Amino acid sequence: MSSQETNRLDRRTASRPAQDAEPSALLNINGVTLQYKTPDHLVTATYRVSFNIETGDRFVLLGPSGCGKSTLLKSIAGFMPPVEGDIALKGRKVKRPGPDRAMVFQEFDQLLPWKTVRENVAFPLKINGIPNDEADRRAAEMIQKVNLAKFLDVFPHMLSGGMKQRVAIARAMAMRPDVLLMDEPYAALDALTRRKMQDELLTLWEELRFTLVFVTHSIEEAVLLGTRILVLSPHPGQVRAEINTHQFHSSNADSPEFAATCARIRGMLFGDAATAH
Ligand SMILES: Nc1ncnc2c1ncn2[C@@H]1O[C@H](COP(=O)(O)OP(=O)(O)OP(=O)(O)O)[C@@H](O)[C@H]1O
Repeated sequence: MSSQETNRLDRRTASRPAQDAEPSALLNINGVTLQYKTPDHLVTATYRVSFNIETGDRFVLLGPSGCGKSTLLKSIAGFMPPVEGDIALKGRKVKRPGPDRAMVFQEFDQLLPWKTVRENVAFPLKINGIPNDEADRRAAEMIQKVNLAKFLDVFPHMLSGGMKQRVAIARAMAMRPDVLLMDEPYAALDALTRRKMQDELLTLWEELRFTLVFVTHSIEEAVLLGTRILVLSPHPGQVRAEINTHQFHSSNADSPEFAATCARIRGMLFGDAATAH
């Protein structure tokens, strides 16, 4: 198969309404319009956006600043109801936040400063009714998976930004959610740490095969991490295309397919016809 074929833009998938989804789709986002009402304005963040996410996808929402990526993620998390359309997880309409959808943010201060690493990870398990022993065991197991076993009893202020992010990921994954939602989690990290964290996330995914929805405005990050990439148009966000990178090893940043896919997306977002084909 040619690289063009393997990297093809699957526009049919992008425009396919969610109703036509395989019944197995884990998440259905169906004609979702999201708006903010301020005293002076009505801001439309996304307009009639539809897509489906299958179990095990590493699904990336990519688009320019202000196209509604974070708002879409908030809505999947259950913090913001659509004004039009709906979102369903395992066939059930999303109405509020729940432990089946864990979220990791960019901010480093998402950990509780007065709790140790282990306590931070175990805390949500305990408040969701998991017995203390089991919660502590699960927390330690997940902390090990993000390579922080030596830091179990350390407080967050003693950790680097990247380490705090790993704790936040361990905390989210310890809940065994149906989907992990990540909103530009590495945007504030230096380039080397960011790359390391991206590799760690891929390693963790290889091991656990969880479903990931990842927001970024970095094309390279999207191609590196995503098996499917939804490209959104500028404000208000609408689906421009979906790119399926299943068929090549997108995590190999040195491959010609990687460069070609980045160029293709750049062409779509910035209208450069020379790189769009
Ligand atoms: N709380 C809010 N009140 C009013 N408007 C908002 C609010 N939050 C976001 N918006 C607006 O909604 C639109 C979408 O914002 P959103 O943060 O979802 O975009 P984004 O694609 O995630 O951008 P970025 O990449 O810069 O984070 C923008 O026009 C933004 O100004």
